[in-house]
Amino acid sequence: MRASLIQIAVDPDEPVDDRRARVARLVREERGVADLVVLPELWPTGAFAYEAFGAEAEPLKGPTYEAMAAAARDAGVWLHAGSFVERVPDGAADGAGSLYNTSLVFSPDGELVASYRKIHRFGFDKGEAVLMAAGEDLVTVDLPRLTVGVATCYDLRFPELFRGLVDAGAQAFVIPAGWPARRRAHWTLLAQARAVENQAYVLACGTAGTHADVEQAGHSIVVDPWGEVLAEAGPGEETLRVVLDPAKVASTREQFPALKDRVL
Ligand SMILES: O=C(O)CCC(=O)C(=O)O
Repeated sequence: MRASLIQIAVDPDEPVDDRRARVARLVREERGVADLVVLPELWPTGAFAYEAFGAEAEPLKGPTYEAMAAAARDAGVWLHAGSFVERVPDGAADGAGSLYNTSLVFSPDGELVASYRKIHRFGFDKGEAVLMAAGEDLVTVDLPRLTVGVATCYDLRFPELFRGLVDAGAQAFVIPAGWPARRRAHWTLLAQARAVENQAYVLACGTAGTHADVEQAGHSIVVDPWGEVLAEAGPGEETLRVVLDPAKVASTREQFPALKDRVL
């Protein structure tokens, strides 16, 4: 299985519609090159552009959905389209409703096969943690020969989420992120830890550049079930391409059956 992680920068001077069109072009460029394409967290707005969340929020089937469904179909790829700010109306007169950090996964026919609302919201007493509602459901997606569990950015710090995904059958984790450069060491370490402890592939796609005064780590990374780093991006915009061997999950779990020794 060939996977491409598209690490883009969120430049506040680039209009969101232009960025959507640019990202769709980058996805289409993976036609015949990748089976699975992965995008970062909140790439339409920027993960730290809190003041833009309300204005840029979209319904589930809004412009990002439409652009990414078409791009997946044109490219003939499974597309984890990263995440966007989803607005879910609650019927109140002000129309504000709730915001979620929502990921979308499309089939090569452009059909939505999964959506995931980020469970662990980042920011402590500000930002996403106060502006957005928390998702509640674990999500896995059956790709041909590989069951993928999805998580988003800050979720990476919560190993129990990944155990839950393993219990639901996950053999790989796809993690879009907007991880800050300040904590890049955590990103790399945690990506490897989640792969090793769960004997699963980790495909973690971050953002490049700086937005909202937060320098992004970039360094998207793909780790195999043994913990080996298969590929790692630099800090700038880049498409990271790797080949995954789905059989390696079962062989790793058989040869070193630590998952079977779980007590809790
Ligand atoms: O956990 C971190 O250090 C970064 C998390 C984050 O930036 C996010 O979830 O948006």
